[in-house]
Order: sequence, then structure tokens, then C-alpha cells
Amino acid sequence: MSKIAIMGAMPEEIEPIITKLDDLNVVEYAANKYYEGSYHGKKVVVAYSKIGKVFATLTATSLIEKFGCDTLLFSGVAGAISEDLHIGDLIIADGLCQHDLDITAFGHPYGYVPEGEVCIPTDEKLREVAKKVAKAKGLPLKEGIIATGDQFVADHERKEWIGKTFHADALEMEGAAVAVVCSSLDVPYFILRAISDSADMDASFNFDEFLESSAKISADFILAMVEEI
Ligand SMILES: Nc1ncnc2c(CN3C[C@H](CCSCCOCCO)[C@@H](O)C3)c[nH]c12
Repeated sequence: MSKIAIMGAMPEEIEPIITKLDDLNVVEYAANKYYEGSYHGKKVVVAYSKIGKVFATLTATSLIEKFGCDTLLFSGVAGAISEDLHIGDLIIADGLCQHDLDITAFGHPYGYVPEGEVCIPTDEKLREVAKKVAKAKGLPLKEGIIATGDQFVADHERKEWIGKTFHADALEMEGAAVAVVCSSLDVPYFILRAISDSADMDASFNFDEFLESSAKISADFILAMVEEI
């Protein structure tokens, strides 16, 4: 039987999901908590990684290798780069890149290391499920590149540079790590983010104000996808 991993980075991103699970069982593993349960008859394991690419790598790997998940859905918030993304809007990742990965001193492009890829594609079938859910809910759903880096971006210049360099529409701190893990372990994965801020000088204020509401928008959508997978 299939087992779906649902991952976030912060508690606020998965709390709206955990409260909806049946047969909940909490497992402590690798300095984290993993919430096993079921949702509409589907087996799920839910966890938040803590912030940043390293924690996200550990949690995504544990969800697959330790808990046996064969599909991974990420639910969370993001900073907007594209001007047509506003607070609460949803974006799904076509691909993910690391905006703070830099060995350009050796003539390589930003975001590239040998035997790696600048942009890692997400699973097309899961993106199609998302579009079906969005249509059924009458919700607008943007698709684009999401850039990941180990920094909370609150600077217009930096945000613009990331958007231009990677053709990215949104940014966050975990997605590309999940992409590397899932593509390396051949596990279909999907990254959904709801916008919490615009990654500019007001980002930290907007983030604090909209984290919870935007995280819930993303979480509710992810649960609707679980019903369709
Ligand atoms: N502009 C932005 N830049 C980068 N990422 C994001 C994201 C996506 N998530 C939110 C969270 C930010 C962690 S810093 C605040 C932590 O406060 C903890 C309490 O002090 C991290 O997991 C990445 C939303 N807006 C962003």
C-alpha cells in the first residue's frame, strides 16, 4: 500500500494537517517527531523539518528511508518574486534550484556543482493532480521555478537577482533540498507554497502576520490532493 509523506519546515506548516489525521501515532526519530496516521483511508507520515536545506535533507531522507514513504508532498509558505504573486496565492514548483550554491569562480553557472543540476524538475503526474484540485476548487494556481537558499530574503536587490538569475517566481529555504533527495531516491515529489511575503524590506513583518493563514491555505490544498492520489 502506498504511503504518502507530507512535509513542511515549520510547525505552523504541518499543524493544520496533523489535526486532520486519523489513527495518529507519534514516532521520535533523528531528533525530530514523525506523525504517522491516515487521511481518507490513505497512509500518511507528516513531519516538519525545521528551517533550511540541511534539516530538510535529513527529514526528506528519513521519511523515505526510515518510514517507507513512496511519494512526498511539501506544504508551506514562500516569498514572492513574481509581481503577479500576492499574499495567500498558491504556486507549485515546476523545478527547484539553489540560489546560494556558488562555484562560479571555476566558470560554472550559479546553482551548479559537478554531477548536479541547476534546476531539478518535479513530478508531472503530481502537478496534474494539483491542477485538477485547483480546477475543482476554483482556485488560481501559478506554476514556476522556486529558488531555495539558506537565508530569509528581505532585500529587493537580492530578490530581483534571484528572480533574474534563475527565472524564479518564488523563493524559500527547503524545496531544492527535498528535490535532490527525492530525485536521487527516485521518489515522486511535489512542492506547494502559499505566499507569505514579498521577500523585500517588509518581508519579516508580513511573514509574521501571514505565516499561519498562508500555511493553512497550502495545507488544505495538500490534503485535497491526498484524496486524489
Ligand atoms: N522571504 C523569505 N525568504 C526565504 N524563505 C521564505 C519563506 C519560506 N520558509 C519560511 C521560513 C522562514 C524562516 S525565518 C523566520 C523564522 O522565525 C522563527 C521565529 O523567530 C523558512 O522555513 C522558509 C517565506 N518567506 C521567505
